[in-house]
Amino acid sequence: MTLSPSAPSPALAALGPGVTERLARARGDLRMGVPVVLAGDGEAALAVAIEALDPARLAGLRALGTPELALTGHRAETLKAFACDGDIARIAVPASADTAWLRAIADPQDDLRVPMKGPVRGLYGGSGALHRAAVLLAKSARLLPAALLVKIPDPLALAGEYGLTFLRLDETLPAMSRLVPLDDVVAARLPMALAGAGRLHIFRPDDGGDEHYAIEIGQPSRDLPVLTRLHSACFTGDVLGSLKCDCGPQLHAALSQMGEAGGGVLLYLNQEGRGIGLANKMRAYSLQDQGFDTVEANHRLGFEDDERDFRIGAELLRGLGFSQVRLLTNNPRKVAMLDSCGLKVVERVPLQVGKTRENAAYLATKAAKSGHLL
Ligand SMILES: Nc1nc2c(ncn2[C@@H]2O[C@H](COP(=O)(O)OP(=O)(O)OP(=O)(O)O)[C@@H](O)[C@H]2O)c(=O)[nH]1
Ligand SMILES: [Zn+2]
Repeated sequence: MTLSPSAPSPALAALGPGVTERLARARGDLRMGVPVVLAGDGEAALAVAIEALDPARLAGLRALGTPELALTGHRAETLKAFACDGDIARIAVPASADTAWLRAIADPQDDLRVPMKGPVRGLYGGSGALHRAAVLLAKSARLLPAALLVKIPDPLALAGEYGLTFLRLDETLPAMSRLVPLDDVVAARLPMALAGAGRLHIFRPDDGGDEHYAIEIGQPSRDLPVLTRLHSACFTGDVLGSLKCDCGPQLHAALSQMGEAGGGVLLYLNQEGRGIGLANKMRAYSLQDQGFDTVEANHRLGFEDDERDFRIGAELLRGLGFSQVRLLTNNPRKVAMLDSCGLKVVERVPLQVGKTRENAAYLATKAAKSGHLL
């Protein structure tokens, strides 16, 4: 056995994780509270997600340097803190701050009960690139969009010594914004009460992320526009029959219409909570119980109104051989996104079902603030 370092052959180099795989590891690390190493813009830092940070790791980070808190501009606005980097705020962390202090800044649950948080002092100067990347990573791990960073002088050594995932921004940011390739893993026949005969396809992204599903109803022609629905996962509406939204009735109506039309494609995209994940959606629901609407709740948590990536829908349709659709939706963004991805939307078919007393305000907010058509 030799332990002396030598340049690896290209074949052996392929054994190690590429940037996509390290990104997947980083998401797992952040969810468990393990720091990741970020390097770019001439500096480097350890970054950890606030939501998963424990006191021992906070002490470890403090032993390395002065931690800085990274939040989104939306969350900073709620805290009346200035986001000097526009979409990102860098916040000074007092020496006395513990994990509960950090959590209270990141999580709006107690904003109304404890309105005067802080003191929240913004940091200026230098680059916010590492902070922005850390928040982006926390979001993509479906955590609260807040991270703690400590600058470090020798990132490679630290990553090696403690077995931490190392990410360079110049490879990480393009990897995060590119559309992840999706493999058509398997398809099988599925008879459905509402839609009749169909096939369920499972698509798996190559970044370790959530699988998405396509339900092909009947045998739609690839040469004609196909009746299509891009449905985003809603555990509460689709499975539990929640009355707070219209998702369940929309799902069922779409399946029925496709069955009646003799064909269609329903894409079931695992973008729960408009892309923020079920835990964050429940945080948003808790804020809605405090009186905020669906858009305000997302912003107070630090998210955009809608964090979904509809390019996935276009990619799945193309993968199934479709190029023209009749799209069942009330959301003009879905139409625009499919169009911009080269899929021709020949018709928008309205899908107005499931209005209840409980979801009237939610639907009105989507129409007033998110451009949904009534
Ligand atoms: N963040 C958040 N997500 C919600 C809330 N209510 C429902 N959702 C999610 O919103 C998404 C609704 O998806 P869709 O019905 O496909 O999309 P849409 O934008 O309403 O457009 P159309 O139904 O096609 O008109 C699902 O992912 C739900 O989980 C909420 O109050 N907050
Ligand atoms: Zn819903």
